[in-house]
Amino acid sequence: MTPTAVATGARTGRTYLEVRGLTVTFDGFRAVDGVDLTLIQGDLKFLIGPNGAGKTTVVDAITGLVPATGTVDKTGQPVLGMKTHKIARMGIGRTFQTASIFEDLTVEQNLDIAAGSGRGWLTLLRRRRGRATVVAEALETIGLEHLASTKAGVLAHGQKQWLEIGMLLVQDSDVMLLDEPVAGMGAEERKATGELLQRIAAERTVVVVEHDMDFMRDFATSVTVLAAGKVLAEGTVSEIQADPKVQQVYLGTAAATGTELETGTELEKESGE
Ligand SMILES: Nc1ncnc2c1ncn2[C@@H]1O[C@H](COP(=O)(O)OP(=O)(O)OP(=O)(O)O)[C@@H](O)[C@H]1O
Repeated sequence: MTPTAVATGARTGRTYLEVRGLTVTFDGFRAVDGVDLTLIQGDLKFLIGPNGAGKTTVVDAITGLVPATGTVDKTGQPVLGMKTHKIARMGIGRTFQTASIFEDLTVEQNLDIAAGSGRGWLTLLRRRRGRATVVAEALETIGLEHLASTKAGVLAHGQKQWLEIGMLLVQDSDVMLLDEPVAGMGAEERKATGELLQRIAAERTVVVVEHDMDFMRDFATSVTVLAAGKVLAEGTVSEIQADPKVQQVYLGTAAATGTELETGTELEKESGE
């Protein structure tokens, strides 16, 4: 999205995350190379790109897990250079490819702990009643009310991902960066996850890192394509699918790895080439 989108976000009081010139270097190798991204509340943004494009590293850099240069502002507040826990407290939350939940605790206990994370005991005590409400609301949003007393370890794969999203909700994350949330899910779980993300994105800024092109087509409102650490293309799903540069990079990857051919072919086919 453009600076106009940021201006719109600022004018309407919507949350936004503005990333400019983001660069991450590992031993001289630029894994992320001058990336500009504008993420605005209400947009369900998908970040796609071939293996090694730098998608996860962008998320790591925004959340303070790897050092980076450039700027990241959340609704005008500088983010880059802050410690991970401070970034989380600013309302920027992320999930990982493997769900990081406490398997021996119940669904509700997981949410309860997440609701209190990073806060002193006195604050916790004061917030105790409010916390019960946010946990109840999150349970409803993620559709796990009926499993509140179930140990998280026995949840289905998709339900664990939903619990992790719920943990971000109770932490009051209004910017959510989700790393491959539907990896390993069946069709029904994927659909339920997409609908959950649509509900969440209406009020928050949501970025989904994905390889699943069907999922992207069904749910993305905007797409940014990364390749070799740079933004290759940005636009709606149909604009991205019609972009020859995007087709090229996916077909190139297919030739190299044999894993993305289906994706590349689908992109090409759907754009009418
Ligand atoms: N800690 C690290 N040290 C050195 N190189 C790294 C490190 N983390 C990532 N890289 C490299 O940076 C590049 C980008 O990796 P990244 O995981 O961000 O890509 P990605 O687009 O998320 O890929 P995938 O879709 O396969 O998860 C890759 O070449 C990767 O090998």
